[in-house]
Amino acid sequence: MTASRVLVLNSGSSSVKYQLLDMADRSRLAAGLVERIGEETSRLVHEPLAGAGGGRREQTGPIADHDAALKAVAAELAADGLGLDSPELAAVGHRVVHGGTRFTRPTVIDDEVLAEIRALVPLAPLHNPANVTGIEVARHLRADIPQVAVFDTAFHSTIPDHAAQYAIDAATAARYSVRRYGFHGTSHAYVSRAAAALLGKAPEEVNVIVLHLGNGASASAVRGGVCVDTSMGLTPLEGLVMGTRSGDLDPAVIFHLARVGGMSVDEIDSLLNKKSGLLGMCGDNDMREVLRRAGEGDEAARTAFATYIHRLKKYIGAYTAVLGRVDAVVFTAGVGENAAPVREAAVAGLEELGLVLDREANAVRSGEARLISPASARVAVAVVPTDEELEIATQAYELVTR
Ligand SMILES: Nc1ncnc2c1ncn2[C@@H]1O[C@H](COP(=O)(O)OP(=O)(O)O)[C@@H](O)[C@H]1O
Ligand SMILES: CC(=O)OP(=O)(O)O
Ligand SMILES: [Mg+2]
Repeated sequence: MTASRVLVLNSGSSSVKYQLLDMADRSRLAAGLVERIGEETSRLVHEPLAGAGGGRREQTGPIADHDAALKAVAAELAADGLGLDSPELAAVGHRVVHGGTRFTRPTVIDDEVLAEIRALVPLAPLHNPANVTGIEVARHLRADIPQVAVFDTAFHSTIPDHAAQYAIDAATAARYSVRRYGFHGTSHAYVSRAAAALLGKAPEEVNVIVLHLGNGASASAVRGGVCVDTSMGLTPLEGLVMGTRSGDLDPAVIFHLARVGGMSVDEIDSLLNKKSGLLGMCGDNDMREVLRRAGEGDEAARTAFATYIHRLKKYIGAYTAVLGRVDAVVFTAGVGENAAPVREAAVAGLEELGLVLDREANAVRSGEARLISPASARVAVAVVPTDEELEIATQAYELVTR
């Protein structure tokens, strides 16, 4: 028997998503999620699939931190006979958000690599600590199989210097590794490839703008399968309006809040990362709530929605200019895949750029990759469900079986 299973851990700032896949046939054996880690109302949902184990289970109650969350996940898997001790497990694939300039490929994690991932914590303070904990727990449970890191930044390593560089003093930038890294790269890579397939083309033949709209949100410009620009920067704070993050702003806002508002750097960091975006503007970070309230005429929700859409449009326009020719604009992740009103508003009025929506197609709810523009449109508009876990498993399995 050759081991062909890969467990994927996608640890976010307050959640852990996981999947167990069998790479022999790319089937899913289990999937689950722990959310609201650190709160009183943490929730774990575990679902064994393909007939394995004992059915969907859900538990609520405080889960203090990522260490506890990952141990709970391991216990759920074990209860279905899918535990980390299984001889069929070939590798554990870890989403690691920041790989700095060094990690541009999937990498087997040893002590030295783990130390490097830890050293990158200041560049991704909400994400890399959770990734490190995931690696530590999985290594502790299974020291004998490869733990593979797949980096959010990797797909963006091809961005040319003129797009990656900030226009600041070069020596300072070099000394402190200040440049655009970009994130959600695993999703941008998977979705841009899937979009090409949807158009019946090879990735090399198409130019695509990918809009990854989840809690965190980012846009990317992909030319012939190669990423040439993205909206997130040194950290996942720059770019689009997000659930709780501001995205782009004048950096002088920070000096102003420090000098005039008397706020500390940590307070401003927390304000911009955790209390801004949709949440900051209208009190809700979940797009479903924002849409519901806006539909009832709630002014703060309407303005927050309009601000979110305005920023999206600016990036569609900017990346059209960057690419010169665009074959498809692709929506993905929680908001992009599910919120038809967001897609409709984002492309409204962009006919001059070749963007037209088929409103009926846009209204269809589906888990499949699909076109939402008329066949005659110059630029295809598409919805492509992302699958970061499958992409991480694929890359990790390829590395360990090569
Ligand atoms: N039907 C829907 N309409 C609008 N937004 C939705 C819908 N379903 C999910 N979402 C949004 O998707 C977001 C989560 O997206 P997801 O890609 O899972 O994010 P993340 O991976 O960053 O946690 C939620 O904040 C929610 O606002
Ligand atoms: C990098 C990033 O923003 O990730 P997420 O959307 O999972 O928070
Ligand atoms: Mg995500």
